[in-house]
Amino acid sequence: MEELAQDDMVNAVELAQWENGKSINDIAASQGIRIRRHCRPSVPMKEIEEELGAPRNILEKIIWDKEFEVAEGHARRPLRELIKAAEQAPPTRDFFGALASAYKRNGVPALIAEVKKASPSRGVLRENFNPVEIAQAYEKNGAACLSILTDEKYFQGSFENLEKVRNSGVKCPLLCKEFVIDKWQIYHARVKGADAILLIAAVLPDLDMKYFLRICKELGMTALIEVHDEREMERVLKISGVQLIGINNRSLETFVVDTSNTKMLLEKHGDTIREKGILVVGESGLFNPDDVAYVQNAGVSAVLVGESLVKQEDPGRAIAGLFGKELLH
Ligand SMILES: O=P(O)(O)OC[C@@H](O)[C@@H](O)c1c[nH]c2ccccc12
Repeated sequence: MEELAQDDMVNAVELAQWENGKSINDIAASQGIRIRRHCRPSVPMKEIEEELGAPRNILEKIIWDKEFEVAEGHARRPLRELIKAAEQAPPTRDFFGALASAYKRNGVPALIAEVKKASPSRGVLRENFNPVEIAQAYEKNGAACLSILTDEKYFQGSFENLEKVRNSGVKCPLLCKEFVIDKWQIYHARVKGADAILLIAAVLPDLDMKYFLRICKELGMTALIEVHDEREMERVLKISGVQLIGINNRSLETFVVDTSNTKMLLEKHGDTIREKGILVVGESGLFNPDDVAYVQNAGVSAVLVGESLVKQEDPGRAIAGLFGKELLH
């Protein structure tokens, strides 16, 4: 922890930038990453857009806003202090283990049930939104783990929701569903009660991915590495220490949802994934037992589901409908 606990320790990408004189965006682009960073959180957005043009898609817009938000976070609570608090937080729960054992027990993919109020693609999913009630209903009805959206601006989530669910007596391991671009966010998530965190390959260059994975490991957290296409899958499979890969059926750049994406990527990379003992999570656009069976046959051990549960009157009972049977704890 000591080595990482330096306030002046910079993100790995910045380090590489100094070493070879390349900009962050050059490094990212050379890895096929289309999302650019502005890296100037103290400059008004207007000026940034004059230089870089408007954000090219919704994911890039989210990330540009996130850069401002993270800078505010640093100012509000210095990293050094946050690291201390993370060291004193109650221990993590085993997110990966909970998925593996639920899959064995039920014979259907383990459920990561998502506490999600809204999304940029679908708008508000549930008007009367009580995150704790939803989380408790999910747990009672056999969810192995829960995912809590924390992004406020685009998903109407919050870290307060994460903290509330953690303090409500819910025992399931919790995934912090965030757009992580800086290690500050990982420590922050841990302090607020997260056991796992999402890292998105479409956003993070390899060095950041490796660095953040190492921080997660030190904190006892599981990293869910999200990929959407072939190139991202190939990059991620080259990184050591990856345990859990999520295949998002939805493009965060275009919002197009296609469950055959999971099948296609697993047909190509399933053997490598099995050899490495990696678990795969099928993410997004799953609505009924046929959808679940389809991604299970493709090779996933877990599914991440938000909309089709949260939209129903009783999100807990919706779980049996999604799987075609009750899930056991
Ligand atoms: O609501 P859905 O279609 O069941 O999807 C859930 C989850 O996969 C989705 O919320 C998600 C997957 N990856 C993300 C990254 C950021 C924000 C949200 C997401």
